Amino acid sequence: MGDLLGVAVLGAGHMGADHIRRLDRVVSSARVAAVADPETDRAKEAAAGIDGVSVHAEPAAALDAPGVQAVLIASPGPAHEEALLAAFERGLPVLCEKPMTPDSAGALRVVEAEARLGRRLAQLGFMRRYDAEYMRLKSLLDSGRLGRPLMLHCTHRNVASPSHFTTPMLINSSVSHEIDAARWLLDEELTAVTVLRPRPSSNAPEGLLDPQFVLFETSGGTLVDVEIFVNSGFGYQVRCEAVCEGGSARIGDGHTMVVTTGGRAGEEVDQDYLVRFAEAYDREVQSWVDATRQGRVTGPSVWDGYAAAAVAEAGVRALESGVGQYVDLAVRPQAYEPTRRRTHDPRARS
Ligand SMILES: NC(=O)C1=CN([C@@H]2O[C@H](COP(=O)(O)OP(=O)(O)OC[C@H]3O[C@@H](n4cnc5c(N)ncnc54)[C@H](O)[C@@H]3O)[C@@H](O)[C@H]2O)C=CC1
Ligand SMILES: O=C1[C@@H](O)[C@H](O)[C@@H](O)[C@H](O)[C@H]1O
Repeated sequence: MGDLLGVAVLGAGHMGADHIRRLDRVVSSARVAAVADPETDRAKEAAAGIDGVSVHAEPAAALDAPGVQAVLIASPGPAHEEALLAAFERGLPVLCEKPMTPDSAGALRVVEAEARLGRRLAQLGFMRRYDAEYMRLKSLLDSGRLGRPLMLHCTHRNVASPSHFTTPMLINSSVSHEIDAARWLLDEELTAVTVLRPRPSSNAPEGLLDPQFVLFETSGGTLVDVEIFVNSGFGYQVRCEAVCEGGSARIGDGHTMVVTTGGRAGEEVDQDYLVRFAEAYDREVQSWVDATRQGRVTGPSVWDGYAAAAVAEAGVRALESGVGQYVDLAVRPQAYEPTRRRTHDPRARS
């Protein structure tokens, strides 16, 4: 046990329980040392059978538990700021699920707190950066083989939304993945956003504006459109097509086994992100554990978490006002290197 990285997991719900299983059974060189959830029965159930783990109702008690050397935050978004600041106070490395915070002011406080430490401690849980298909698309775009990107067309469909889901969460929880993926794929900031919506689906809970169509403009003049539909009822579908000057590339078509029988051919459609992105989560957590054991922090930063929060906030303003909105981005502290820029002319709005 001594050699394994002792991790406290905060939140033992859908995602937290899956990360606990992953740390316990999939990832090497780590162990679950503590679990915290105000619903202690949930924490006990997720921690059942794990040697040497302690269970707590209070997150702070888990951070201070014996053997804890790092923290994985999988509580709901509104609890992340307090948990991140508590980890920073203790000098504990963190992997924090998205969204970093639901609002940009809270996200900026996190950025400033980490910048004051003078070193990175946190990695953000934007797992698409660890997905094999997204990594292939990123390498292709970076290689320049397709020329300058002009447009990204993205689709993000869930089968059904959880009962606590609100209309702004379509943007600040679900589309936050496309916001991060677009910034990462393009090496550009998202500068403006417009949100349109068709009539709400009758499959959506009463009052939830679902689906939505979100259009981003970038600092480099690329357009990114996202169909977000969290009560599609028919499948978990995440697609991204990059259209460039010299060709296009699309990921997310989900080619699995094709079964032909009775005169029909069919493929299974994933129903859940835990299935579609299983390997990405494994790679993300393994990479965090490996880097942490070497005293390094890699992957998406708190600045990426802040940028996603600021873009999402503009998206919610656009949704509520019906008018396109610019993104207000703070000045990036020196500690966070600018993303690499492509060489074409920037065409940001004046
Ligand atoms: N990367 C991804 O693809 C996904 C990320 N997420 C993110 O993971 C986080 C958790 O989401 P879910 O597991 O779906 O929610 P959930 O509602 O299933 O679980 C959250 C758990 O946290 C507990 N909790 C509440 N306040 C807490 C606190 N202060 N400290 C510790 N635990 C607390 C709740 O009792 C609950 O058991 C969210 O930030 C969500 O956006 C969720 C789904 C997929
Ligand atoms: O992060 C996630 C959820 O929180 C969100 O609610 C879903 O829409 C996303 O598909 C999933 O990846």
